[in-house]
Amino acid sequence: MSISIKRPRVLVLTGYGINCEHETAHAFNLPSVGGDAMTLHITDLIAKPEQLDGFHILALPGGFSFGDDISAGIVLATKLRYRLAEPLSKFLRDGKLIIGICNGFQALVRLGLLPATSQAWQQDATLTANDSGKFEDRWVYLQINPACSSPFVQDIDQCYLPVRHGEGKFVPRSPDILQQLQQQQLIAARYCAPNGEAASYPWNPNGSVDDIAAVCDPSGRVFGLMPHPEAYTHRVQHPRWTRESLPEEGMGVQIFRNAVSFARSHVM
Ligand SMILES: NC(=O)CC[C@H](N)C(=O)O
Repeated sequence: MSISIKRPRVLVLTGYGINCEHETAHAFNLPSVGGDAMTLHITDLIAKPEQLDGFHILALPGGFSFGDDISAGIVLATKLRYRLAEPLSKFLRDGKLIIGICNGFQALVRLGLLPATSQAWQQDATLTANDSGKFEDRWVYLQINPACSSPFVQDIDQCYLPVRHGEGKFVPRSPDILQQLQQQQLIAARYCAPNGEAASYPWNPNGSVDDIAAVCDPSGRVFGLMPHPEAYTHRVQHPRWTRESLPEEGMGVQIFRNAVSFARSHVM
């Protein structure tokens, strides 16, 4: 007897300098994750926005959309705001999930879909130039906030993932917004030292306020992070895989599995 397993459909957006779409789709399509992901060019989505209805999860991958012109993620966010706001609002009203990774996170923050403390589509924070004044391309330690209820970060404690960005410093618009993020447990993950404790540069690679590496919106279903979980799905991607004995599965996989499991039980 064959058992039918529902595979939530994942739209991985691509186009104009986004460059992590294949790794992101691969992560969702891993048998241990169970998604059914495909890439779609943003122009094709704008031409037929109703396509979004056929998906349960939307992923905005990392990269250099529009060459980071003006500032990273701004042009992509502007395109999404003026061409796809309605379909995206419906997607969220339908209880579906959105993940933004690095450049995708920058776009979601500029769109105001993250952290959306006051209201969606109103920008509450920014991701700006790293304090170091340079592109940071290395691995970082993350401490997941156990009080954060976002489905994306369930069953994860600490994480070791790569970052590669020039504009990753998360700054809330005001002290009040920061307080709301803290009180509502919308900070999903913080950069930390290897022992899990709060630490400054280089453990916090960009100078993010309160070491913020990942946030979610009040529903928990919109999630963004600067590190790249899709870049650590298998042990051979770990920088010391030849010297350390590591599990086969990389530490980024759980984030994708969480999203797929949530979509399977809540959205489909
Ligand atoms: N890896 C990425 O997605 C890069 C993000 C963006 N281009 C930056 O440099 O800040």
